[in-house]
Amino acid sequence: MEPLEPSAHDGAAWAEWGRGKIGRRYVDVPFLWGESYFYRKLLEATGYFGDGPWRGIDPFGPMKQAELDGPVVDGELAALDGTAALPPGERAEALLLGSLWGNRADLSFGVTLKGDHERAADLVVDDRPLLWSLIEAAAPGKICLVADNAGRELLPDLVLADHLLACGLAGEVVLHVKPFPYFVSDATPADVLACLRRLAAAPGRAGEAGARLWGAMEEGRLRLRAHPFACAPLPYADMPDDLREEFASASLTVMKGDLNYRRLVGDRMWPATTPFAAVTAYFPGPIVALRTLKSDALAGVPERTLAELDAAGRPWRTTGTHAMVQARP
Ligand SMILES: O=P(O)(O)OC[C@H]1O[C@](O)(CO)[C@@H](O)[C@@H]1O
Repeated sequence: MEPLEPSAHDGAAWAEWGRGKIGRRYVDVPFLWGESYFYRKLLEATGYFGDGPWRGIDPFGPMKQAELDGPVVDGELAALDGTAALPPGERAEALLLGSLWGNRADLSFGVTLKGDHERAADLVVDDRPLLWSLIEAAAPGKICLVADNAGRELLPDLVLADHLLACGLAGEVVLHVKPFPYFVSDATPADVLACLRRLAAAPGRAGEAGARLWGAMEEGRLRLRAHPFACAPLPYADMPDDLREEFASASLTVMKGDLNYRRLVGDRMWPATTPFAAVTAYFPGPIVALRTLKSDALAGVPERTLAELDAAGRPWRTTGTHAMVQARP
């Protein structure tokens, strides 16, 4: 792997992060570092940070937009109307599961509504009661929602944020996204705006949520952060002081997705029964991970669950068939 161009705005940071790694082969450096650097080099290759005409153009933008414009999203947003008839507790669970399984991005509110029980059965850790008790105890608190993918994951994340704000469970939601395109589909500020427009233009409950979210943004109750650390090749244990203070000031931080989970637990192959609380003890406040399983980094799985899953003889750690809601007060 070659160094960045000398003019790179973040050359000093990458020189530091890349000490002992630049010049080596991709397969010989830690996976998290290699993947992050790959996306940084890709943006260099497309001129994203350059002075030319491609400056600031998201190379994955057309794919993201096609997904957002597609009929699948129409169906998912329409399915939101079905949640209106549910009792409040069930509605909240449906929205939470929508956000969780949105990380797999091949399920929807509709599926969630039809199959709550099946979806819940695929949770290898289910700390939903603890999640709601943390939120209720601090209501109306400040919730940091660390987003993962744009489009079909970010839409249900935003709908969940709207629910928390509209029900008085959160006084403020701070949505953390990536400052620039990363891991193909990761959400950037531009993707948040695209999703808000998509929601606001939709009929029914989705449109109502979109209108409320624009209002919340105008009033500062929904805020956006795109911290450079979000695209750094580092685990959260190495987060800078300002980010640490931000998470410390939140009543709850919700981490979405597989990559955030890997960074949260140090991207290590822990024995899967290692307590989640021990692995995340450094994190400066209550935390919940909402993640479908796409990699081997795993902690806090009960012994019995682990034995049952392994005995079934099917791959479950990396295929996105299983998920977790994992909380630490
Ligand atoms: O979008 P998510 O849930 O963060 O998943 C990203 C995951 O996909 C991969 O890029 C490939 O599986 C992993 O390296 C990464 O953890």
